[in-house]
Amino acid sequence: MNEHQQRLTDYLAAFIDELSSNGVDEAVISPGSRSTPLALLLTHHPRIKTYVNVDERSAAFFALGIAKAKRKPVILVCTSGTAAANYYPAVIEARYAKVPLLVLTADRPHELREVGAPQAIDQLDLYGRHVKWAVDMALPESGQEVLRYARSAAVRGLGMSIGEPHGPVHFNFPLREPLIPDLRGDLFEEGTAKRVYQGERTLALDQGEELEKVLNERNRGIIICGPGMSPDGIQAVADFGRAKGFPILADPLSNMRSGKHGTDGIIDAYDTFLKAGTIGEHMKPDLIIRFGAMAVSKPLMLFLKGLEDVPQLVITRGEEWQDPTGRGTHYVYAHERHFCDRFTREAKQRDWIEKWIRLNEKTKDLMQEVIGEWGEGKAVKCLLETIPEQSSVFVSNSMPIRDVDTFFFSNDRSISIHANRGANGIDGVVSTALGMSTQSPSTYLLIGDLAFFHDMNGLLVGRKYGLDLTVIVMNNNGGGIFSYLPQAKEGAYFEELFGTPMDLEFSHAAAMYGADYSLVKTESDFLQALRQAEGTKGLKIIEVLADRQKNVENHRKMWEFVSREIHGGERS
Ligand SMILES: Cc1ncc(C[n+]2csc(CCOP(=O)(O)OP(=O)(O)O)c2C)c(N)n1
Ligand SMILES: C=C(O[C@H]1C=C[C@H](C(=O)CCC(=O)O)[C@@H](C(=O)O)[C@@H]1O)C(=O)O
Ligand SMILES: [Mg+2]
Repeated sequence: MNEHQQRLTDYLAAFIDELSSNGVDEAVISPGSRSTPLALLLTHHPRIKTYVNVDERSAAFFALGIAKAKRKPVILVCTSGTAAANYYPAVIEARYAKVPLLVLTADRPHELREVGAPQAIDQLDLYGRHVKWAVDMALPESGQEVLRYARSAAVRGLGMSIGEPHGPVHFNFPLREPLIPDLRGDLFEEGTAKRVYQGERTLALDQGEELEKVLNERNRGIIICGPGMSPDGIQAVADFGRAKGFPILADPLSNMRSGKHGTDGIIDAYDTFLKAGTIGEHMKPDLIIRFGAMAVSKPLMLFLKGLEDVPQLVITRGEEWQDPTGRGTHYVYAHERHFCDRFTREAKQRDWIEKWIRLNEKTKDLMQEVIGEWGEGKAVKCLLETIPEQSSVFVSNSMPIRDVDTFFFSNDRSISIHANRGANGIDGVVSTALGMSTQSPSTYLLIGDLAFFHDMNGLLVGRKYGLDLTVIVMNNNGGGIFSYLPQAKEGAYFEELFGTPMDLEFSHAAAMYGADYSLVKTESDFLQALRQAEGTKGLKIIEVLADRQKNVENHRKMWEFVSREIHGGERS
């Protein structure tokens, strides 16, 4: 091994060893020359599982899906140039959805920067403020000082990535040819690594008095659990709500609508009863306690916006600012569990929470009466009632996540719901779901036709690694969500600019990627296809034909019926 090769190998092996010694054990690599030493050393590492994905945009969303499911950082490696730029959408999603990612971009050495060299772009701070930290690594050098630097940079970036809020960090690696490392010998010295530990924010003892006062003086509180609850915070918040006698309005992505934490007091039909305008003055809360990001439901956000004079406690585990309504009055940076442990008090009455439970149950009864007609809503309801225990459901943005919000009712079956709600993109959804499927025994993807089209080539990694994923494509031939928005009135331009029908049928895509395929037009077809998919390994695509206009009518009929029946009956 010559001196250059020795330097290159020792330096990068130390960096990688530091990450693996701190528990990083998966990497997604896209092919390139400049990234060769990183790719070879990661693949050679005995304790790091590597995937290869040709398309960097898909690779980054795939890594995002793995990291989202594991709640641990995943390494991304690509070569220089637009390869690194293709990571951008997933890096943005990781930033705003608080998912830890370690982005390693290979780069040209300094003498080849800004001089017209091939495949050399400006990669310094390439992702701007969308990463928590970025570093342009030193060129590989020998000597203990430099190896210590490589290890320190690795553990520093890892620490930033797993600090609350979790997020992506960027390591840019200028590398000089020749790029082949020497893989002989024992390269990874487990145990010499530094260690990084992240704790949980608690409340300082002297910070609780005013919160104590706000909480204990009020007995008509509501709790809102948004996306991004910590798994071990769910039980604490469920117990806190029941003890306080406060209803919990649980967004589907809080994962409080399903599980063994107990569904008593979980309110899951608020999007419908708020849309139907059924909340009377006597249901006005005197306190709002909000955990995590803002919920999907726009009617809920508008409801909160209207509660201008009500104290609103916003609890997040890190310093992210989660207050799009601007109505927050107290911001608490603490783990959900510490907040609940500190402020749980037994309520003396339950009539307040009973009012919310009654309205919720009545709304769901009324919804059952009108949801009978086959369409997107019924399909979502069938799916979520049929899939096996412990299933993970990845839901695309646009109407799929809103239909899950409307029709996924609380249960004790431990169905987990996931989505890319950091930036609400319809890109990379297939790849993210496939990344999640590597961590779950039973994974489903509910996606619209435009979003499926947008990331169809993400299916390749599913075929390549024999991943198990059932994709339900709700094909309403365009962007269904726009039919619910004011744009729907722009008749002359609507289909061209917003409906954007593609007239695609996805059986050919299924064949290209070796997926099982079924085309579904009725409820019995759908149930049959789900049963068949449950017993089949690999990629399954169930294409459900739907009608955008009919779906709007179904939803409108339901809202009008609920409103009439509740307004017409006693005010809840
Ligand atoms: C990358 C990206 N491009 C565009 C949008 C804007 N957008 C939001 S929803 C939507 C239509 C989605 O259509 P589809 O996936 O078929 O879902 P549907 O509403 O029909 O259920 C679009 C274009 C976006 N959110 N992300
Ligand atoms: C399509 C885009 O985003 C819009 C999608 C839905 C939002 C909405 O109002 C849905 C209705 C509801 O949930 O009740 C709309 C909004 O928040 O106002 C979003 O802008 C887009 O491309 O921006
Ligand atoms: Mg659609």
